[in-house]
Amino acid sequence: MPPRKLAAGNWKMNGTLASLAEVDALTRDCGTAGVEILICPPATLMRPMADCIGRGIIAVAVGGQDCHAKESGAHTGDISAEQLRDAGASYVIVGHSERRADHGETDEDVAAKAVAAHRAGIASVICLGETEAQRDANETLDVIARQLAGSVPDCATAANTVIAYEPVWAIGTGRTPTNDQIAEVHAAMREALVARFADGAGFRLLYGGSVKPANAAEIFAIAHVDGALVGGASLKAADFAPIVKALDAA
Ligand SMILES: O=C(CO)COP(=O)(O)O
Repeated sequence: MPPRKLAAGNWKMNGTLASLAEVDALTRDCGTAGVEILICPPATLMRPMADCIGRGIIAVAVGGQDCHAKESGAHTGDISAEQLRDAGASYVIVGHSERRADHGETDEDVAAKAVAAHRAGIASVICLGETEAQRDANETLDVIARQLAGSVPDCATAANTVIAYEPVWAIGTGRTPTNDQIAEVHAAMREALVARFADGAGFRLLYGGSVKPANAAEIFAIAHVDGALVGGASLKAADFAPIVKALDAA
């Protein structure tokens, strides 16, 4: 089993070969034990990043940002989980709200992608989160319960699945839920996982949405927060390294 704590960076559609210097700087700055670091670059950077990390002094996992449910075939522009693994990935993010919104992905689609990841032997990071309208309507816990039931496949285990709670309204906005709101959702996710899976207590639960060096420590102090899925602040080592260190200290 990898360390329980996981600091994951989602680079989204950002980064070129020159950005690998940030990964190099991160590995030099974060010689910490006890925290697993994952970076999910755009597909174009996966193999060069995996090679660059292989020469580094600490282990950093590389992940994809999405995969197709099928292993191969006539699906122009898509990438299979097997291809991600071949390019050096050991994780893949599925069900990110940007993909749910931009590509109309349903819970059923997300579950199929998670199954594909597990078929390929890589772990899935399954994203859940309410919109601002749903939070305002007091529907957050219902939405999370529904997404968790629908997006997490029956073959999920603590070893092959990470769950990320990312409120849509907190992504890239600089706004975050209160600590109590994060605690409430993470406790509900844990309860649902324990009720459904024999090893539900072991699934790692990440918080994502405007995590920065300034708020990382207080978020990591919340019960059932095992790490973060970081967007903007994962692009620069100067921002991501303090978040990794805050998680290590938590
Ligand atoms: O969407 C996110 C990570 O997947 C969060 O993005 P930000 O950290 O930029 O808010």
